[in-house]
This record gives sequence, C-alpha cells and structure tokens, in this order.
Amino acid sequence: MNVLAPVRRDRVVADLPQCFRKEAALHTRPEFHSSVSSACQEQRTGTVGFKISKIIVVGDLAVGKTCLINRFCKDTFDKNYKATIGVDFEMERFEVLGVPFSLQLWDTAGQERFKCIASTYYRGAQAIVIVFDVNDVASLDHTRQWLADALKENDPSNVILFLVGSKKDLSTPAQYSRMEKDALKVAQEMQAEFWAVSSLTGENVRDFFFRVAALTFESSVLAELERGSARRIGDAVRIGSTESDLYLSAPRKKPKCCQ
Ligand SMILES: Nc1nc2c(ncn2[C@@H]2O[C@H](COP(=O)(O)OP(=O)(O)OP(=O)(O)O)[C@@H](O)[C@H]2O)c(=O)[nH]1
Ligand SMILES: [Mg+2]
Repeated sequence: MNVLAPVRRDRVVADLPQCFRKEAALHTRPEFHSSVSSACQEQRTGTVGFKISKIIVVGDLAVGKTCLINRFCKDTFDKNYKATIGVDFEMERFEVLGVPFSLQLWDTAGQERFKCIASTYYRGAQAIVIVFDVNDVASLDHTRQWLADALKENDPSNVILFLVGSKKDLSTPAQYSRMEKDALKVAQEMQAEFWAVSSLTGENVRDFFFRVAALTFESSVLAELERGSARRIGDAVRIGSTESDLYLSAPRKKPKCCQ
C-alpha cells in the first residue's frame, strides 16, 4: 500500500456522519466537536494524522464479519461461507476534516477453535465492533461475552463500541423491528452505538464505516488535545460539561455485562 497516494475521493469525511438510532448512539451531536474542528483547521491534531487506528471486529461464527469488511473495502460479496482462520486485516485510508486518517480493520474468527489465536490480536483497539446476525437471537445474546473478552485486552474507558446487526436483508420488517428492540437494549447496556446492515445489498455499510472512522478520529483528536492541554498550564482545552458524549464524560463504567 502506498501511504503517500492521495486518499480516494469517496473516503473523504467532511461532515460528521449521523448515527443510525439516536436511542443507542455514542453521541447525537450534528457536527464534530468544535474543539476538534478548530484543531483540524489550525492543523493542531498532534500525531493523529500519522497514526493507524486499530478496529477489531468480533462476533459468533458466520454472522457476517468478513462479508461486512469485504463489502466496504472491496465492494464484493461472497455467498459461500469461508471461515476466517485466526485473523485477517484490511487497511482503509480516509481523510477526515482534511486530516489523513487510517483504519486497520481486524477481522477475527468466530469459530471456537480459532478464538485463542484471534484473541491475541485484541489488544490496543480504538474501537470494538461486535457483530450479530439479526435473524439469530443467540448471536445477539453472545455479544456480551464477545465484548467481555475484547475488553479484557483493552482499557474500557478508551475504546468506543459498536453493536452491529448483520444480514438485515434476510428479515421481514416485522421480524426486524422485534429484534431491533432487543438489540437497542443490549447496545444501551454496553454503551455501544447500534447499527443494522446488509452486506448483500450494501444497506448502511458505507454509512456505518464512515461513522466508525469519524468517531474514532474525533476521540483520537480529543485525546491528543487533552494530553496537550495537560502540558500547557493555563491553556487547557475545555470539553463542555454539558455535552452528552459517552466517551467525553467520566471514564466508561464497566458495562453491566462484564461485571
Ligand atoms: N443474505 C446475507 N448473507 C450474508 C450477509 N453477510 C454474510 N452473509 C453470509 O453469511 C455467511 C457467513 O459470512 P462470513 O462473513 O464469512 O461470516 P464470519 O462472521 O466472517 O464467519 P467466521 O469467519 O467463521 O467468524 C456467508 O455464507 C455469507 O455469504 C448478508 O448481509 N446477507
Ligand atoms: Mg470471517
């Protein structure tokens, strides 16, 4: 991969992509945090533009993790199941508010026998994407365990979480809306942002990854600003106390499911 090549035009994030459901969103602000926008304008984003952010994708076997990544990164869909053995990864380059930003998407195996290999790659994630199949309620139940395992290797106050329901094309609107109620509850309990997608049709796939890129970028810049402000006495970057951001407020409590 040539890191110096310009970012593809369809990977440019100029405005904050919106959440899927406001009931389970990391935040519902219509725009990037103002201190992030001004830091980008003034090119005060520290090392963010040079770093690669790690995103891990976990969940039961055959829920569609690989297909989700392939739909976004390669715009392909394979109807034949080929289990991921251990892990795989894809790199995606974005430009967010004019700053280069790369996501390394780690696609992990859901099969039990590969889990111990996959879990050695969990460490150092900026975001955890937990995938379940919207047509398989057991896979939704298992998301709590997937999260608990991923959080053992990561600092819960420093990662952002997404709960993604896959294979939306296979459910009827009635089945989907019944499942969505349960999924929203799980997402709220985990303090995760909920999305429902179809890798077969592509529904919501691009919007989802743009949201992941934007929120991961935003939290990285805020973390840089906080670190910078700690060094510059009297020049602290204030993060508004009235904001409802989950990842800007007090450190995330351990989700109930992991206690
Ligand atoms: N109809 C439909 N089928 C899907 C969708 N996403 C994945 N599938 C199918 O589900 C099966 C499993 O998909 P994968 O992406 O390989 O599942 P995985 O989660 O990566 O599985 P592991 O690697 O074993 O953990 C394949 O047969 C896919 O074609 C979708 O959005 N719609
Ligand atoms: Mg796979």
